[in-house]
Amino acid sequence: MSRRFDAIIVGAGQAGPPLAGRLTAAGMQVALVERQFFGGTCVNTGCMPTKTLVASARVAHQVRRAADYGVVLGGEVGIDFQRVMARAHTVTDNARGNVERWLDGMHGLTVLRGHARFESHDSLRIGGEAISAPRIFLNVGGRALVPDMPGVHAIPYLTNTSILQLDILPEHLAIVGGSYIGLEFAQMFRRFGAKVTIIEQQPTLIGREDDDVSSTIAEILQGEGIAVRTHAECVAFAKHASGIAVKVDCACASGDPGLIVSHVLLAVGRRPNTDDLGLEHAGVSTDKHGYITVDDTLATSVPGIWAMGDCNGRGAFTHTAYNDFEIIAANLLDGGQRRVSSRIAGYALYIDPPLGRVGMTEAQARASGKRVLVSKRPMSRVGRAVERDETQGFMKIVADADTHRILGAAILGISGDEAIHGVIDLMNADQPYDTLQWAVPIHPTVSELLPTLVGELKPVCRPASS
Ligand SMILES: Cc1cc2nc3c(=O)[nH]c(=O)nc-3n(C[C@H](O)[C@H](O)[C@H](O)COP(=O)(O)OP(=O)(O)OC[C@H]3O[C@@H](n4cnc5c(N)ncnc54)[C@H](O)[C@@H]3O)c2cc1C
Ligand SMILES: NC(=O)c1ccc[n+]([C@@H]2O[C@H](COP(=O)([O-])OP(=O)(O)OC[C@H]3O[C@@H](n4cnc5c(N)ncnc54)[C@H](O)[C@@H]3O)[C@@H](O)[C@H]2O)c1
Repeated sequence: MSRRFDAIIVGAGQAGPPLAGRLTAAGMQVALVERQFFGGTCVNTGCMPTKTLVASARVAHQVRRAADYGVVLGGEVGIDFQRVMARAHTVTDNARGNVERWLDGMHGLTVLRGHARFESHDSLRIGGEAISAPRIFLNVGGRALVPDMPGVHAIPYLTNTSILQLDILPEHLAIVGGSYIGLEFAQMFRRFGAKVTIIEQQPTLIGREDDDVSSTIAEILQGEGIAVRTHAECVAFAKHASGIAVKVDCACASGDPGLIVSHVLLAVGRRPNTDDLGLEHAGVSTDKHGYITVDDTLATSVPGIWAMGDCNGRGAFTHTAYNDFEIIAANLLDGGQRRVSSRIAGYALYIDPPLGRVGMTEAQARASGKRVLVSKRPMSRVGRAVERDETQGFMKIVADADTHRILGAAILGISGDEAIHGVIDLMNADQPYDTLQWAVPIHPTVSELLPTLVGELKPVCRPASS
């Protein structure tokens, strides 16, 4: 006999808990199933612990630069790595506890702890218990991808999860993958005092971005003593008497062990938690990477089943997972007509200084066939950055010459993750860039340069092919 509910939510990540709140408030009897840590990736092994560590690393960096600001310190700067990690664990534990207590106390919600697996299109099994409902919402997230790279299973590699359990600072950390996870961990571990090498198979770091963004990020990281090995197309691992041998170059002669490091972090992407969900018993379709296929309203191939967050492949951020919840709640409960395709993509990379991004890159805009305007300003010409003596990076806006709409922007520099919201808001309001020119921003901020930047938009040549 299965227990019947009005709705079942699988996964207490970024979308499941707020949806439980809305559904129960609408009078439904809801079951929420979580197999591990409440709060999911962001709270436990993603954003929250890493941004807490980024904050510690920034303090270490600033303190080392104290003399630049005329501040005299008593001696060498030290890192108490265990306290650094304990601080991150405390932030996580508090946030996880808050989510768990909120759900446990939610009227109309039954919280089930265990692994959920489909038995049919409307029923799931959690250990000895079977439950069913006419509406099922999947919020199962993802985990680190561990590709079958040569020698990988012969070494004690780290992922974003296991690296958070270290209690001794690595002597030399090799990071495979030079994108979000790789770059954030690279800079923080370097600032904690480890030797760090980033190994990236593409020609540039964070290869989705424009070349000027990628190359400036490489300069920032290399300037702090991080080694960057791009074009690493033949990465292989082996145990070595002094640690782990990482072969980086295809041309590496046999017998040459390559790079000898103490630790290896794999940061080569994510995979969805859909392989053990029994989707085949429900008839839910996935793509070739295991992401659940959804339409523009996040409905799966089976009526009555929706997928939210990282598992649907339509976003890979906390704010996109949360927005998935908002779309589903608006459409089901508020008579809304929300669509994923209306979402304007914004995100940040949390190196220091951060990269704030929205919309198209300059390269994408140029390739789109539109008449493109571009404006760029180095942070060395931003008063706030000069006063703070943090002038690395630049601001860039890309606009459509015909519609006067901003197509995209990048702010790589101090407060870039905050200042980008001036552009995100304008794009969401669907207003022309000229609107910004009449704004009166506050001095001295990074955002105050947005009107100036817009005033300096200039046409760029189209690629020869268009
Ligand atoms: C190191 C790192 C740093 C990050 N930093 C940022 C950042 O700064 N900003 C940002 O926007 N994003 C960041 N992200 C991405 C962000 O963490 C994810 O996009 C977000 O957590 C996805 O949320 P979700 O709700 O889709 O899934 P998740 O948070 O992964 O939650 C899924 C939940 O489902 C549970 N579950 C899975 N399968 C089952 C099952 N069969 N039965 C029961 N329960 C199940 C899991 O245990 C988990 O709790 C980071 C990610 C990583 C790895
Ligand atoms: N600031 C943030 O919002 C933030 C921070 C961390 C993670 N995240 C999320 O987590 C997700 C995963 O991040 P990620 O950095 O692991 O993945 P990613 O998919 O962004 O990048 C993986 C990188 O690894 C490289 N790579 C793949 N295979 C390789 C190989 N064999 N050898 C060398 N390099 C290889 C790729 O070229 C790429 O640069 C992202 O999509 C992001 O949304 C977000």
